[in-house]
Amino acid sequence: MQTQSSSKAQAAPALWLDNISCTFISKDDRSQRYTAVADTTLAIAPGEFVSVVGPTGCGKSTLLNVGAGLLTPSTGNVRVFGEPLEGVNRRAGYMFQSEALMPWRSALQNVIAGLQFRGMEDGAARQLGEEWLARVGLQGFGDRYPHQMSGGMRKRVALAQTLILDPDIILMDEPFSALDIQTRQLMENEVLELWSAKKKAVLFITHDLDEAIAMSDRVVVLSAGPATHPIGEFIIDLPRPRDVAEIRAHPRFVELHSQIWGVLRDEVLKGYQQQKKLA
Ligand SMILES: Nc1ncnc2c1ncn2[C@@H]1O[C@H](COP(=O)(O)OP(=O)(O)OP(=O)(O)O)[C@@H](O)[C@H]1O
Repeated sequence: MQTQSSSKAQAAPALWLDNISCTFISKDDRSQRYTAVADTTLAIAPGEFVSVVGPTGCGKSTLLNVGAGLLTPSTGNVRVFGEPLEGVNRRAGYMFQSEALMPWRSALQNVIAGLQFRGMEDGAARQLGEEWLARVGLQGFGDRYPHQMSGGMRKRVALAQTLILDPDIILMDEPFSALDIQTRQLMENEVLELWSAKKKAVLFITHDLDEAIAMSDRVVVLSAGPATHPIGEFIIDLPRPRDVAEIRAHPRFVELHSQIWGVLRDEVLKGYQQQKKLA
């Protein structure tokens, strides 16, 4: 595995996936097993922004679900700030690729749903909700329902909905892949700005290498499946604050892109061949 060393002093990782393997049993034929992830160790330090890239279908979401406590690994351990994870990861907030908004709730009601679930008094929740709507550029849009908003606006609501709970770990699974490139870059910059203010640990799943490099402190490359595992790890030593569009022209970005793509390319081709066989 290609690795660059980091001089960062190591406290207990915010999230530590320790030697994780995930084997699924086929619903149709219970004798058939598929090992999606094998022997994968991944530690994310408090405040660190880590992206995981890999070919389509390799096991990225599986790993994220393990970190979220939504999927119990077949073998291996998960630790959250040094403590073994049992059940759902309550120190983590999630943002997934698919829409997670409740269509019957307004933007504000969606943003404050988690606060209400935690029992916060309505007036305080609404006030915090309005603050978060303003923070994600949606001041005055609190009464709109999801069907009355653009895809980018809905993503902003989802972002506020996640961050309002002030999670110590943020798990994002290709959150902006459905957006057009301009909206996507605006959202990426917004996420970076919000992240730099609070410096929470982020696990960001993407198959877009440019996005991974532009946003992260570290990029981990996964092999094609089955038995996906990390095959490369790169420290992204680009200056911050970053503008995700401008940083792409930085000579170091170009250099890192070429190094990482050198590792990822063969896996993408393997993943593509497998998808063709399955089609
Ligand atoms: N619950 C499950 N039961 C059976 N197989 C599963 C299950 N969840 C995932 N898999 C399989 O595990 C592999 C990895 O899936 P996963 O969704 O983690 O990949 P991914 O890298 O996130 O994919 P993509 O890039 O397309 O989002 C796939 O082959 C998938 O079909």
